[in-house]
Amino acid sequence: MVVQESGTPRELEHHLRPSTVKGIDFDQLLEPLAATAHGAANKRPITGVSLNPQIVQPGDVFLAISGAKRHGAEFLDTAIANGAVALITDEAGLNLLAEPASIPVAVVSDVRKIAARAASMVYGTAKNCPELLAVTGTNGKTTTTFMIRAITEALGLHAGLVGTIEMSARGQIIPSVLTTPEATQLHGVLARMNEQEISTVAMEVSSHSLSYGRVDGLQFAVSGYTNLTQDHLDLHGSMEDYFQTKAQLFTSGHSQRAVVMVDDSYGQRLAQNASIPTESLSLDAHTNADWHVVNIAPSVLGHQFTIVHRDGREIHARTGLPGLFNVANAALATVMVLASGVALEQLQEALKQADPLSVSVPGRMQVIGESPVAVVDFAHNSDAIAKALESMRVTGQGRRIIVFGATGDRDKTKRPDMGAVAARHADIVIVTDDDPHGEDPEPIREQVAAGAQAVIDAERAAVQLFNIAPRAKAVEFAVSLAGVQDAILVAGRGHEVSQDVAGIDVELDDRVELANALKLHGFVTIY
Ligand SMILES: CC(=O)N[C@H]1[C@@H](OP(=O)(O)OP(=O)(O)OC[C@H]2O[C@@H](n3ccc(=O)[nH]c3=O)[C@H](O)[C@@H]2O)O[C@H](CO)[C@@H](O)[C@@H]1O[C@H](C)C(=O)N[C@@H](C)C(=O)N[C@H](CCC(=O)O)C(=O)O
Ligand SMILES: Nc1ncnc2c1ncn2[C@@H]1O[C@H](COP(=O)(O)OP(=O)(O)OP(=O)(O)O)[C@@H](O)[C@H]1O
Repeated sequence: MVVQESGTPRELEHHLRPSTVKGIDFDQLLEPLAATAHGAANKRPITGVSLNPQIVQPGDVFLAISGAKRHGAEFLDTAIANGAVALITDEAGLNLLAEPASIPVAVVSDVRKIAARAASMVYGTAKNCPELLAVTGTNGKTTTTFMIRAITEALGLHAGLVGTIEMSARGQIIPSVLTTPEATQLHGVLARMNEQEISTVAMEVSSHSLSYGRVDGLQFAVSGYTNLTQDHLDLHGSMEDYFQTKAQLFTSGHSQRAVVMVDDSYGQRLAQNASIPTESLSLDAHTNADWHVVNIAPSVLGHQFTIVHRDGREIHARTGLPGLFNVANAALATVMVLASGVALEQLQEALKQADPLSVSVPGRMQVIGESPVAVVDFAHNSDAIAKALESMRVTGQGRRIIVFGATGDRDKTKRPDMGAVAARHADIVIVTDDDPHGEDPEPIREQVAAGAQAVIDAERAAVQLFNIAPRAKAVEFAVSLAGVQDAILVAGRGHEVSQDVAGIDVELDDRVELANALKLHGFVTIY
């Protein structure tokens, strides 16, 4: 039975903790964390760790960080009201306390740096943790982790998942806030999964998580790399920094082994400079790699293919998910499971019997209608938009129609590129809003549209370009233009069910909007 939990973030946090924690005296944490106690020594037992005051549970030590916008210590009252029994902060946090805190306080130089260690000590994850398989890269993390989970279950084992869409184990699904949770939450959920006798956890590791130390203190049995294309330059500043951040995962401090897709230059660098045992994987026969994906042939919406090692070993597989990029994801998931020590014959049998690589992933190339083909996808950077559009099969005189926008308050440099790529690969481009966050949405649309217009002026005059908001209206407009031979791609929001407009969550689900628009215009929807 599958249970999708809902509730406030604090109620959900309750489901992300082990059911029993022995507890550790606050004093015992101090020396290993190089923390200085302020006030009397205290033996109060700590049973949890949180750096978000809103989700603190009774018995937690609250880690008040110095954030980019606020200091956690400003919210100490909330943490105490929620049951925090001790505080660890930095000098700045200590100075923010208006009066001596009513709970024991300790000070460290950098709270984020000790978060993983503190959580690991409280939850015991250094010793008691399921096997972890990590996936990183710009695109494909969610899909690949869903596939790893499905393979693990097809092998008859219990699998856990931590990623953008959900954290789940044993049929219990908790919706995610971040792709990779903060270390405090991560160690809690891994301890819970260990208690539930989960054998393998497939986990997405974002570059943010590596930058913020969210995966510190974890050892991944196998880490996989999908690809690296432009995104998140607001955090990294340059592609080189983005790459170096990802590359940290592929060192002995984090991982025992690696499987690296070498179909881009960053993957090749990663494999060449690897300091841990690494297997390379490619879809390109001309690329030097340990594993090649060969005999790729269309099969229903997806493909069947063979993964061949240079030593002659072969794995026959298929995925029902559309797009060649999903062959790459499927091959990576398969080789990662093999690298974790599963016997090839056993893996081959599981692939044959259960078809795990066809697992449906919410909002990833999710088919909402077949005639016209109408798909909701999470593509929100240039490479993903190009690949998603390429994978949309149109019949006869069919046209490709795309509806998409760019997020506010994030990497602004990618906006015109996203517009340009859309104009190169689609016949009708409808620019709309994504999550504006704190930004005015109109200039964002204009920056995306300007990129599309430049391509139309220079290369593809026949492309029609529209700028329409709000998003639901743009989706409806796309369907109003479509005929049965056309293909509509609504890109960028995937599984998400609300839009962040100036800090307010506005209900919006692309799948619902697209299905409603198809019905309105007399088409059939399968959603
Ligand atoms: C850029 C980034 O990652 N920021 C993270 C960072 O925020 P920050 O340093 O600005 O912290 P802050 O907002 O100043 O808050 C500081 C402290 O005050 C607390 N606070 C703050 C405000 C308030 O009203 N109440 C409150 O209690 C916060 O809980 C925190 O403890 O620390 C916060 C506390 O954990 C995170 O919530 C926040 O993630 C934000 C929400 C976020 O959107 N992160 C995204 C970009 C992210 O990490 N994404 C990657 C995936 C990217 C991808 O591949 O697409 C991910 O792994 O999810
Ligand atoms: N291997 C791939 N190469 C390029 N694009 C891909 C690949 N896999 C998926 N995509 C595209 O990227 C989108 C996001 O896919 P997915 O959610 O699996 O990636 P992700 O890395 O988890 O993304 P995010 O970090 O933004 O959550 C998909 O909807 C699809 O359009």
